[in-house]
Amino acid sequence: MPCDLILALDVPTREEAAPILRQLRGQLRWVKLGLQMFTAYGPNYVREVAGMGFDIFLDLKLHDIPNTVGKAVESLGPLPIKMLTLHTSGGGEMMRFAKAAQEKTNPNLLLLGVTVLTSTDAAGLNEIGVGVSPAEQVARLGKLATVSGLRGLVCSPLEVELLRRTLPASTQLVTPGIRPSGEAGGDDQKRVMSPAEAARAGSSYIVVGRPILKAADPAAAARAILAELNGA
Ligand SMILES: O=C(O)c1cc(=O)[nH]c(=O)n1[C@@H]1O[C@H](COP(=O)(O)O)[C@@H](O)[C@H]1O
Repeated sequence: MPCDLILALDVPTREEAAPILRQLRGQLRWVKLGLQMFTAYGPNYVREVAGMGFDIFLDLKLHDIPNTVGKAVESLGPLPIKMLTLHTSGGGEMMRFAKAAQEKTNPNLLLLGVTVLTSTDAAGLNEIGVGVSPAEQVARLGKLATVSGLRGLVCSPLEVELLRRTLPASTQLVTPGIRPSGEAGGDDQKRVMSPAEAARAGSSYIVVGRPILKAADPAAAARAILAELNGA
């Protein structure tokens, strides 16, 4: 199954983003705009990056009462976005409201349910009162998202094989927590894998930010990961 790269464009300013986007135009398809860029520049920046020819994954990780999330999806629907995140831990009713709003406003938009953040390990789950392993919690939330109408999930690459055994084959599995070494490097990511390992496990997409953005030559780092995925 092919696996594509999504660049997490987590930089403070559009000026910092501009050369990276310019150099990767035509080579990279997917750009993820998250809380950092969206809170700074809003919907107009989404339109601008889409206008450069990139497919946009808008990562706002919505999590609120069902009505509020549904209305937010309705407001976002007209934007030129192809993926949008919400937290599955918001529950089945919240996801159904989001799904109904998405179908009404942007039928081609893929809603992605975030399961357990890749920065969370068993101790982190325990801290918030969840006494099962990350894999068990991901499996539970993945199933809930699927029965609530979602066709895509965000999880760690460590859980992909498990989800592939239990969920419909068409489920899109998007995996951040990618570190070229395959090892947690002391930053906030805890459940990690390398790009090639994540692709071989069955990820539909990998999401990579800092390993590209902090490289001396970000465009070259992105190209190297694309080549690694092609060879996986
Ligand atoms: O929804 C996401 O994209 C996401 C979910 C998750 O569990 N973990 C996670 O890291 N992400 C996002 O993926 C990106 C990972 O960035 P790096 O750790 O710099 O590669 C960030 O933009 C995170 O917001």
